[in-house]
Amino acid sequence: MNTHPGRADEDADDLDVEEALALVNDNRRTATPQSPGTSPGAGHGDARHRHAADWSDARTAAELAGRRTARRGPVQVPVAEALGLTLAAPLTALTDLPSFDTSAMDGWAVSGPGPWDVREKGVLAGHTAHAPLTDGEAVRIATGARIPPDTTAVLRTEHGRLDDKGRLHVAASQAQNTVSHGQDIRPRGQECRDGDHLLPAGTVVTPAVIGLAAAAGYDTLATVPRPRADVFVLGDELLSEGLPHEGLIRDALGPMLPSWLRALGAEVTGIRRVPDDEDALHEAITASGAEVVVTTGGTASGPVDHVHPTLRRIGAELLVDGVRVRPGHPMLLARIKEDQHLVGLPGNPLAAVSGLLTLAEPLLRTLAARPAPEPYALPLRDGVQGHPDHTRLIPVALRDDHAMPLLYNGPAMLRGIAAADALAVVPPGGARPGQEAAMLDLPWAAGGIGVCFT
Ligand SMILES: Nc1nc2c(c(=O)[nH]1)N[C@H]1C(S)=C(S)[C@@H](COP(=O)(O)OP(=O)(O)OC[C@H]3O[C@@H](n4cnc5c(N)ncnc54)[C@H](O)[C@@H]3O)O[C@H]1N2
Ligand code: MOO
Repeated sequence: MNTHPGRADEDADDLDVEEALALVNDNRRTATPQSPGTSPGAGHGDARHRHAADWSDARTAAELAGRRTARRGPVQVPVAEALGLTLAAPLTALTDLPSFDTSAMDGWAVSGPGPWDVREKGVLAGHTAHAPLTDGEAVRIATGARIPPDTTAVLRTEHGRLDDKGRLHVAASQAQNTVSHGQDIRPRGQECRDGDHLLPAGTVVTPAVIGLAAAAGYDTLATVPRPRADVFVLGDELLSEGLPHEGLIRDALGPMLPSWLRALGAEVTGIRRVPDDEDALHEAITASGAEVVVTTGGTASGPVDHVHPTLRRIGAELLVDGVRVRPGHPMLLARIKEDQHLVGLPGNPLAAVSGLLTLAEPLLRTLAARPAPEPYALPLRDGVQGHPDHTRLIPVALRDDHAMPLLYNGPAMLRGIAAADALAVVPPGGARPGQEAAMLDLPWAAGGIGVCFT
């Protein structure tokens, strides 16, 4: 789990603007200054986003967009390579499991009541059938070995004793001094019969599903292909390496988005920087064959914000044009073609994460035919200041059935989210300490095993 970034409000009077911004969520400061980026009604975007969608409506629109897109047909993938994919067909047992009666323990296969004469040659796992046992006979057997016909039970090594003539007895330590019929035998078909339904279509392939499929006889699995995503990172001010200098800053989204998109079910087919130039963006988008084009930056109305004009130029249909959510309100979703959508993420890094979870997650989830995560809510340990009519998404760490709002949650900051397990959905108006808030899990936290990163 993660650590809660230290509270940094002791010297509140000395805070500079960025620090104040970082602390807007700290309920212990009653007179927290509002930052221009997060203050209620910070309106520079509001006029243009008059038709901004409600946050949950935006998610529904993205989900519907994915559902209405014709899916590519299933692909057969080697079992061991199917991690994170969705089963396109139910997993049906191709064999009985176990497929023969097996010993559950190392010991002796015995027939009838003891004592038993012990056959010389033992039975190991992976070997073919042995001759039937006769009543009063026993044979050494290994866990998982096929039991000889007419075996009535398996006597575990630690429950048996050989006398000086080599005859096998139930050890005195055993309560009944006997073995019960069928003991420590796993009968054929105990787990499933050939043709039994094991898992439904739509199951996400986890390591355990891979194991079950292999045990049940599968070499390949029919899976829903991952939706392909191309990422175009806009911004002439971005550096790919080294330290920020002379107004240039490091590109945080280019390195972050591919693994995050994979975690959401996509196959990232390309990621590249595109200059702040309308023709360059137009060319990049029209050349993409991916089902999902993700752009970062250029969503607002600055002099080099080319996403809207480019979408107009290619005749794309805006499905969501701005969302009443902070951070990230200029995010957008457009349909370029029948089977191609564009998610426009704002350039501010946490605003981009907000767009990722608001629009890209439901779109990719439905395209990948993944099930929707179970909704859940947790009480917030601290109150969160709200926006009057926008939802806020706040990075939180999950601790002891509470969600702790993290600091450094300004739109340009990743410090809070990097320590977070989830984003809390804070309704317009804010939340009191102890109030329940819906949680959006980050794909690698809680239930999100490494499946996400395949
Ligand atoms: N007149 C308006 N100005 C702004 C509005 C608005 O509605 N009207 N919205 C503000 C909000 S809110 C956000 S968020 C940003 C969104 O801007 P864009 O999507 O157009 O993004 P840019 O202007 O290109 O960049 C914003 C900010 O983020 C930095 N950035 C961009 N890409 C990256 C990256 N890959 N890695 C790290 N940082 C990145 C960029 O340098 C800017 O500082 O607009 C507000 N303004
Ligand atoms: O400030 Mo903006 O809401 O998208 O990050």
